[in-house]
Amino acid sequence: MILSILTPVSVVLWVGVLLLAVVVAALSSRKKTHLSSNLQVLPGPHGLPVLGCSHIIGRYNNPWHGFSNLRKQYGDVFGLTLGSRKCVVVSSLSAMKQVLVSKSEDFANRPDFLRFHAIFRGNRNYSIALCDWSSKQKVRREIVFPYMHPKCVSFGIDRMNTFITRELQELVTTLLTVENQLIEPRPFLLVCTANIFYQYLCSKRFHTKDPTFQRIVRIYDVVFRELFQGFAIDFMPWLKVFNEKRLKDLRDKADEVTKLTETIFDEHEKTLDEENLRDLVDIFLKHIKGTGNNLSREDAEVTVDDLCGGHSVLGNLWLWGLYLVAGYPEVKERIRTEVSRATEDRRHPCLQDKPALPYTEAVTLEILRVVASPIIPHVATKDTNIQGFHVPINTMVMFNTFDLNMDAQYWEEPRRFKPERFLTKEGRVLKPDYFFPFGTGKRTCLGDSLVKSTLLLGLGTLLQMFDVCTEEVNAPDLDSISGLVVPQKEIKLIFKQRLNFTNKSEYFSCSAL
Ligand code: HEM
Repeated sequence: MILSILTPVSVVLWVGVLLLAVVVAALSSRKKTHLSSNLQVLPGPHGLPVLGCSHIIGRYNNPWHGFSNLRKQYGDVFGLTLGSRKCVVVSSLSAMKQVLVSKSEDFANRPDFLRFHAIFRGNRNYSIALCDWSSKQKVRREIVFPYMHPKCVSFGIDRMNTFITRELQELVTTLLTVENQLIEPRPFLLVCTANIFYQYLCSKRFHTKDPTFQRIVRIYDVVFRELFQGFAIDFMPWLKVFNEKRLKDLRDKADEVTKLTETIFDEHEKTLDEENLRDLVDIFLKHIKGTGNNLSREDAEVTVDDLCGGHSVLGNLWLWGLYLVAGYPEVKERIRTEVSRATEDRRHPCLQDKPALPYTEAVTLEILRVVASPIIPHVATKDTNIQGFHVPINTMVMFNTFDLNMDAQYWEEPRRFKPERFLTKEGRVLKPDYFFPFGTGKRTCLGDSLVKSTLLLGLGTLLQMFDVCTEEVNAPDLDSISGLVVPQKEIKLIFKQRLNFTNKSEYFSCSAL
């Protein structure tokens, strides 16, 4: 993909760029001789002028396979250039922990990709996930973190439970209309997660057939796919001239989402009661009105956009999960038995049932292990080092969690889908320290709680209600899934109803608790 964008351009331009690259390479190799004597130069492959090592990684369908192969040759911490960008790939647990935790200040920034600016109103620093570290980001995280991590018994957990339950009911109703057919469930799952997020963050629910809402969900899906792929323009920003249309298209799509969020903020502002805050939008509005803060309404709006967009990541993960579980009849059976025991099959599972669903929770962790969503790259804020290797300012750090999650040193039979690995002998859920699917340190994920809750209830409810099947004869090939947040080909599943509920509203309430 990276190479495919390099279509022939004028010879003059190429020669100019090559000369420039040679000069830059010469200057940077001179710099190496000035390294402090106790720091080592990063090992790694030599890059070509202009392309860097893009031609090496571009050979792999899944770039993480490329990084894993280079690791065999160059070790747990190696450097390479992709286009004009200096990068480091860290693959060992200790190197990752150093970057994310003990040296988190030195690596607190995010990559400065043109596409990110296009998505976030021309300035990626409006985004909570892709901005550089700043005092504003600290404040923003301090506001969002507690909201996204409600305590066990709290108003926040009740709202989460209510919204997830309501949307699962809607989803089950929809899936019943297409039962026994081979379908692509992704759009249904995305609509379901989008409505959960809009309700939890903005108290806004859309009719699932509302065309504006469906369009917004599709836009988020396109933007999300963009975010999670590497493109030549990220590493060779001078390609901007050939990508104006793509960037404009991204900006236009993002503008549509922005307009919706602006309307939601306007509606909230008119009815704001500072003594009774309804949701995150209200919390932000109250904060903005206060004195001495450095957040603007635009910051707040983009933050909410960004968090709402998380529904797309979750929808795709859930889809991977259903696909994986469909391939393992014994896993489906164990989830069903557990949910049945917790609910007597008179109602769907609720968040209050979590202690009674350790196996289902272990399945969610195993899905996260196998899918191995990459940690968003970090960027060095100053000249620093990783395990004694010199890392210059602005170097992008990529985390090979793909290798970590499949390392036989940590995982028994790593290439088997084995949820019980997360259970103790007593049947309790145990997440080991070397497993951090939501990152660790100062820029950890803010959506983890909503993700874990939706995935637990989403799997429990759908498997209680349906036998979820694939047409594929063999169990899923885990290597073809790992590191790919978005499935490369559309996943198809069959939902066969197995539980007949006599009273639907009783089934979907937790009143029987
Ligand atoms: C579906 C599964 C998800 C996984 C596996 C996941 C994982 C991650 C990871 C690994 C990071 C990077 C941590 C780091 O850089 O150190 C991250 C960051 C982040 N995630 Fe998630 N995430 C998921 C869903 C979500 C959702 C649904 C939301 C929104 C509600 C969300 C919001 C964020 C934000 C805002 C950040 C950046 C935080 C910062 O830079 O300060 N994530 N996530």
